[in-house]
Amino acid sequence: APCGPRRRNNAVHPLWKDPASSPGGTRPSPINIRWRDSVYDPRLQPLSVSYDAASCLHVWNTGYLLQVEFDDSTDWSGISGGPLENPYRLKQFHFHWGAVDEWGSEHTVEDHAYPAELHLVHWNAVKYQNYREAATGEHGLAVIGVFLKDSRAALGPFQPSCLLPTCRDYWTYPGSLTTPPLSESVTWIIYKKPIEVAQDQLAAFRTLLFSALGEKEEAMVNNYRPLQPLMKRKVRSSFQ
Ligand SMILES: NS(=O)(=O)NCC1=CS(=O)(=O)c2ccccc21
Ligand SMILES: [Zn+2]
Repeated sequence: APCGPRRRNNAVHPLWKDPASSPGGTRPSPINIRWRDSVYDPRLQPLSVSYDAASCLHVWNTGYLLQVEFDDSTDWSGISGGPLENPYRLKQFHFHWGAVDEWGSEHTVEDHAYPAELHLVHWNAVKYQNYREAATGEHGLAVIGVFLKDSRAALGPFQPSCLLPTCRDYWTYPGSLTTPPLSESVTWIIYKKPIEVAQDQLAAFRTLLFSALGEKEEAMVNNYRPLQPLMKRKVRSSFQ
């Protein structure tokens, strides 16, 4: 076996090998979160999260992610408070994961990658009429990032609220989508503590396919964007 940790970079999806996939943005995501780049902001409120499983529509394979869609025609499921100036409605959640437990998350903490990362995507229903408009508008989206780590315990059913860690400490920073259109419209809210998922849950993600029916089978793994530079940004923490 090669000496030292197996690097995650050589596992990156072809989507990210194309130079067009790194447009000259000023606030790209994901980033490596480092204690020394972040500052505690006592003005940050707790994030208020209220999800109603009844607004869950369907689960599907987008060809790059496993995604769960929600009915965002009402404000049944959404978030407010924290760094947000308006309430945001839940539109979908999805996961990013690796081929092995050593990597898979999009964000890293002090260069540590988790096996997977959950993203709950919300849009600003006060400022915008719909999700599509919000996705490319200023203060359009708020994405909650939750790290997944391997353990004996199994993930609860896909009720979004049980997908959040009990400890609600988070980091927040201005960033972008990590999938095309890579819009720089996202307020990222990353929980400090991971949730625990059973090994067979991670294994189940890795049985999904990038390839369509009739195509040569290609396992859906390593569907994460490589780390991007912090540039001139500050990461704020809700905790000391
Ligand atoms: N990882 S991420 O959360 O930055 N982006 C996921 C995503 C996949 S998408 O193309 O459905 C889409 C449309 C609009 C907003 C987000 C997305
Ligand atoms: Zn994502």
